[in-house]
Amino acid sequence: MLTVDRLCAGYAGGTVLHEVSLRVRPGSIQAVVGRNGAGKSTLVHTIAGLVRASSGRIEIGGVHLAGRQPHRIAQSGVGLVPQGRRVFSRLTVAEHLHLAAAPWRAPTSGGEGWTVARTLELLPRLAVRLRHRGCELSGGEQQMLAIARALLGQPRVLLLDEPCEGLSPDLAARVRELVNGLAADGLTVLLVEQQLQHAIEVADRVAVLEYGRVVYDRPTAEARRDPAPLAAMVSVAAVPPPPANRPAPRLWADTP
Ligand SMILES: Nc1ncnc2c1ncn2[C@@H]1O[C@H](COP(=O)(O)OP(=O)(O)OP(=O)(O)O)[C@@H](O)[C@H]1O
Repeated sequence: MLTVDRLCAGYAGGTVLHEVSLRVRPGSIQAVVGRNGAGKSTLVHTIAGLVRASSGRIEIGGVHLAGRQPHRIAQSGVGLVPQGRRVFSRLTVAEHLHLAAAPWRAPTSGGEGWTVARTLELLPRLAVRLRHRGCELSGGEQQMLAIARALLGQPRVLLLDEPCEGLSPDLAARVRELVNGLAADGLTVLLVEQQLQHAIEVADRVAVLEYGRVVYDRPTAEARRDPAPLAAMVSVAAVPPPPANRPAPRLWADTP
């Protein structure tokens, strides 16, 4: 179980996340949607320890993570597939996988754990690209590599930040299918998704962030029955003004 409880975080320019609370059951997919700048990546980065929480709790399996160093959070079983993939352009696929498959990382889920061989079985396209460098891969292949790299960290909780961004519809569907399969195997998934329709297709619950606040968090079945209120919340046609007490964030403020 991933529990985020009244989490506040932000940058030097001001608070971005305001008392965000979410509970993601093991083996389920929680989608987080919202307009640009709503705080979705900040939420993912705060859970992963890349942005410091100013208050609130983050727990997996009852272990409190907020305030720990990012590598400690990763060792506790949190895997991150960052927005834009962030693969190394000069390293080959094989080098990425062997770096990520550090032998001291025992499986945190109690199962057999992820090995390079097992990730290549799941993502066979990577097996034929092992000698290719990051910059030679297609967007879809880079995404598969980013997912493989996260799995080799033996996560219990997988954070995916817009994994389908920039992919063809076919590849995006393949990524969603993959994420679904991982959750069916017991992984807890928090999925930031730009497209509401995709979130509704794949997730068990959907939450909407608006100016760093959770303004909706319901089972996806409800959203499927009546998507109109949810669609209105993420539509760019009707952007509400920011709350008066929210300072405008300064771009390029230093992250802790
Ligand atoms: N490093 C940073 N320093 C200062 N402000 C930042 C930083 N990163 C993000 N912000 C600000 O925090 C707010 C939330 O940004 P965030 O990237 O979390 O939103 P998002 O919902 O992921 O947006 P998008 O859908 O465009 O990726 C925005 O106002 C953004 O300008």
